[in-house]
Amino acid sequence: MMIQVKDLVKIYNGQRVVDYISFEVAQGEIFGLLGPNGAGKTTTMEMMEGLRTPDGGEISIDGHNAIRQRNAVKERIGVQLQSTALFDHLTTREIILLYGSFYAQMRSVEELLASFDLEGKAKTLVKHLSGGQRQRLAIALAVVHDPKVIFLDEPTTGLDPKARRDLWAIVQRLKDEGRTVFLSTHYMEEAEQLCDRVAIMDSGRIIALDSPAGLIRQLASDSVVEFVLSKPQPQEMFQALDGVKEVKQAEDGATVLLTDRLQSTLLRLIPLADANGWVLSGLRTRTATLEDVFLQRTGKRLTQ
Ligand SMILES: Nc1ncnc2c1ncn2[C@@H]1O[C@H](COP(=O)(O)OP(=O)(O)OP(=O)(O)O)[C@@H](O)[C@H]1O
Repeated sequence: MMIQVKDLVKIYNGQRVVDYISFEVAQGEIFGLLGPNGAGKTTTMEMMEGLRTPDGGEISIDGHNAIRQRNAVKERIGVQLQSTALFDHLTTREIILLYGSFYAQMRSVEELLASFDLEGKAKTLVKHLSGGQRQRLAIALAVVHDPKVIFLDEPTTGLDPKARRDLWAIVQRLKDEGRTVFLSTHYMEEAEQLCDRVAIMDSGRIIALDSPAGLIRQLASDSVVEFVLSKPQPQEMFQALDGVKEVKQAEDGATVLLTDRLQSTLLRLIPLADANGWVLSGLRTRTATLEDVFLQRTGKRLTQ
């Protein structure tokens, strides 16, 4: 295993914001931590990167103890910095050389520029690069020393859809090069489409861990019906409908039915509502997603 985390704990103000989490990541995997703001993703990653000291537990990266052998681990991991933190007044070549100087070994500038579609930009000032080019440069800087593991903390937050897809392609390329990618996100599409395996995190705990397809399979329902009732009704009313596996009441008041027979469920729901004089507002259906895995386990939504 490239990464092994066991019983990791971090306490702030007497509260366990990372609460005995354990997981392993194989070489070449894209592994995602998915969870809402405040779940503990950044704290977890920064302990793995050696930037925060755990209050308990063990972290091993490529066979080295990440808590006690920080220097050995530093050479093996790459951490993406926010592109706003780049030095604007340096050229692309200068900033690559600067970052390379932090490590025992570095890749050639030309190879890095070629591999991140930045050929011809060696002499361009960082402040004159486009948004997409700066984003690619930020990742090039994270791999300047040819690390085996790359950490990306919410890499696409705030990006437009095109920039997000471009970044996904870069992450895929890092994987194709044999690197292990560890990222955090609160976008379920990102976890679903990009990650080989996903740990869903909430309030410092991992509440589910599997491949995206595996997590959705665990729901035992491929579809979701959602609506808001003007007057709440007992869940049993819906539990009995054909196809319904589970009824959840979301925090925001919506009733959520997990079903493996969408059409039958709908065909019985509408007459039931009609006969009882209920108004189903905001009625909608969808194919089950990781958002529904989160909702099923916590009653909360990933994104508001
Ligand atoms: N240095 C700190 N001192 C005190 N509390 C902290 C500190 N850093 C984080 N926390 C708390 O720990 C919890 C987890 O925060 P963390 O940043 O790890 O979450 P996250 O999942 O990365 O969320 P976000 O997406 O908002 O960054 C939060 O309740 C946060 O307020």
